[in-house]
Amino acid sequence: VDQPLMPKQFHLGMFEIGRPLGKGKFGRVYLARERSSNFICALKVLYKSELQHGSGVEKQVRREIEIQSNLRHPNILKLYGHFHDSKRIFLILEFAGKGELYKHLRRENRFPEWKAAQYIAQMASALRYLHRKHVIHRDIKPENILMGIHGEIKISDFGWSVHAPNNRRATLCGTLDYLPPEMIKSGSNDKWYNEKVDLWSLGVLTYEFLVGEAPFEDTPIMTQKRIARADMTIPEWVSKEAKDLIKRLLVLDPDKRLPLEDVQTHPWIIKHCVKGERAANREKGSGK
Ligand SMILES: Cc1nn(C)cc1-c1nc2c(-c3cnn(Cc4ccccc4)c3)c(Cl)cnc2[nH]1
Repeated sequence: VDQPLMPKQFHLGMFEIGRPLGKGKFGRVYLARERSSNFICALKVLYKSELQHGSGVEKQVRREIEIQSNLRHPNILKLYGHFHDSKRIFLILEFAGKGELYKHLRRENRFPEWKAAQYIAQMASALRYLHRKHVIHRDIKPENILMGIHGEIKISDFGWSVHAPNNRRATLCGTLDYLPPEMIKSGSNDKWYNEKVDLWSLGVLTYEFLVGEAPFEDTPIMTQKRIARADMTIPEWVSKEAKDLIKRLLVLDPDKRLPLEDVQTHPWIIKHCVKGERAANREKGSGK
């Protein structure tokens, strides 16, 4: 497939800038079109002045570029290239046609089980791909997931991802809701860089998709206590298969969490995600 954005050297003049799409802690994202190819993309602009030199954030951006540039998966937002001028750093990102997933979640309150299961199956596929490349995302949450034009989800924002094992200390900010117990407890920093942290976050994500709020949502102090004890209640109206998957991911011992290949073949996922295949088989009269 000829990649429209192939030139090695990019510069701002190559792009026509469109409407702002959103803003994060650092920087803003604009709709953009590459002039020669008319290729539509999302241009993330970060101001160097905001990334204090030598701070973790500058290294985070460098890591985001290094990691995301080498990833190619339908459920991972592509980073086509980057460039900078005297004041700003620009990331040329895939444009996700249906925007930020958390806005859809807030608007719908919670997702029906079939939709949640399809999203979790896509997340498991993307995480398996990442873990095979020894990349740990470490910041899986609705705010870091975008939606493509066909409703497929795309993990974005690799600012917190690392190549395992990595002996970097990471300062955490933002919500605690998604942190696994090993990242809450001090002194177990080596476990911060084990892929299994993403399994815990996948469990939190499954819960939030189905219930509409995170399982340990509380005051910051109480959230930490409840995470450390995996103290959550799953509403009785959640199906028993979904409850089973959540309980097999939100396990304190990282080594006892359900591996991604078993997530993909879990009864709750199979029940909602291979329907298309079954229907297709029925049509073919194979009656599987
Ligand atoms: C919003 C929106 N509405 N629709 C219909 C599509 C979109 C859309 N947004 C994006 C976005 C997008 C926008 N904001 N953000 C959050 C952000 C911004 C700055 C720094 C860190 C994180 C991501 C992207 Cl990257 C990539 N593609 C996007 N598509």
